[in-house]
Amino acid sequence: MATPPDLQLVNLTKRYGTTTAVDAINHHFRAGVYACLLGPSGCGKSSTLRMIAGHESVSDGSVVLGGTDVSHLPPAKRGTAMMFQNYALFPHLSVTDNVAFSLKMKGVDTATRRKRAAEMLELVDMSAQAERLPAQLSGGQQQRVALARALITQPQVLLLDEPLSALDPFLRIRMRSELKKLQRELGITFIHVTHGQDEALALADEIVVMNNAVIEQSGAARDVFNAPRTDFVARFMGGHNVIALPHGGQVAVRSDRISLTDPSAGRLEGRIMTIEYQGTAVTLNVRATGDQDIAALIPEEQYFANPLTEGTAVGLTWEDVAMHSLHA
Ligand SMILES: Nc1ncnc2c1ncn2[C@@H]1O[C@H](COP(=O)(O)OP(=O)(O)OP(=O)(O)O)[C@@H](O)[C@H]1O
Repeated sequence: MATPPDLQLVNLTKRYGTTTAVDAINHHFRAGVYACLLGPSGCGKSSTLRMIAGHESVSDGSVVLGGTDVSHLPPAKRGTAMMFQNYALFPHLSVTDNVAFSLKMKGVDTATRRKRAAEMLELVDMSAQAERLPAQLSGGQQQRVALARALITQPQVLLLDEPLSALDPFLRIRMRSELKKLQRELGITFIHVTHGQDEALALADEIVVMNNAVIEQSGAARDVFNAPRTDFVARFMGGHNVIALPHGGQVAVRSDRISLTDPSAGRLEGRIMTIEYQGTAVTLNVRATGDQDIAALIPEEQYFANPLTEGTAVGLTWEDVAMHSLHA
């Protein structure tokens, strides 16, 4: 098999009138990576994905796949395929005909189309529903059909725009592990847009965090979570406190890395405002020096060995290695 290609975004820019939705971003996606584009609503994730797919024109810069600039090629000629948020299935076509649709457009004969569609349906475990209409399928089944339909073109890069957002929470977790398994089996690049941090952490080899039309940070999921570089990334990834130190500077410290001590023995002093039981842990929300709210996540057993009450004065401390300096 030929080596799968890397995908590069070079100064990629999208403007809609006076709005700059994507501002000269640069990124190199290694072939075969499962990447999540993560960020809040309106940060430019979908515009980026649509430019890679060719469903949106590029205002400036380029999309380079395997060394070839594909920025101006039509979607079907790029080696990419897109799976849309609402799946966009044709309601009057059977599952098989939906999956085979792009081959029909390419003029592939009926027998070959049906054979390839059957292979794809087997891949996503939907052979038994091949002759149904989309309306006769559950949300999870429609999603599998949409996947099969995107994969039948044998893309080198599969682009997924919020692929799990239409599913209920239980199914979302099941389908996300299936997506990951499928990506491993196929060995192609998946670029998955989401605004869910949990989803990105669970799926991604690489997380690309976007904010205000630019890439704020990218890297392995664990690195982005454990060492956020900016205040925005620390807050957006969750599980962190952004702390202004008494002698200056701003750091991120994970809530589960903060421990309580005597008021005068901590790095900061504070008072417990609220105590929330969360099953495996207890969150103590502390109002600390400088009027900052800091959350400490204490394992359940440890907390109940020495329970505290709201209003108690405490010290907050953490190890040096748990502290990451933040850039503005
Ligand atoms: N067709 C369009 N015309 C004008 N402005 C647009 C268009 N599409 C997107 N925008 C604007 O560009 C910016 C980025 O939008 P985009 O859809 O890429 O963000 P997103 O991060 O995918 O958001 P969401 O998570 O809400 O889908 C937003 O300010 C949006 O209003």
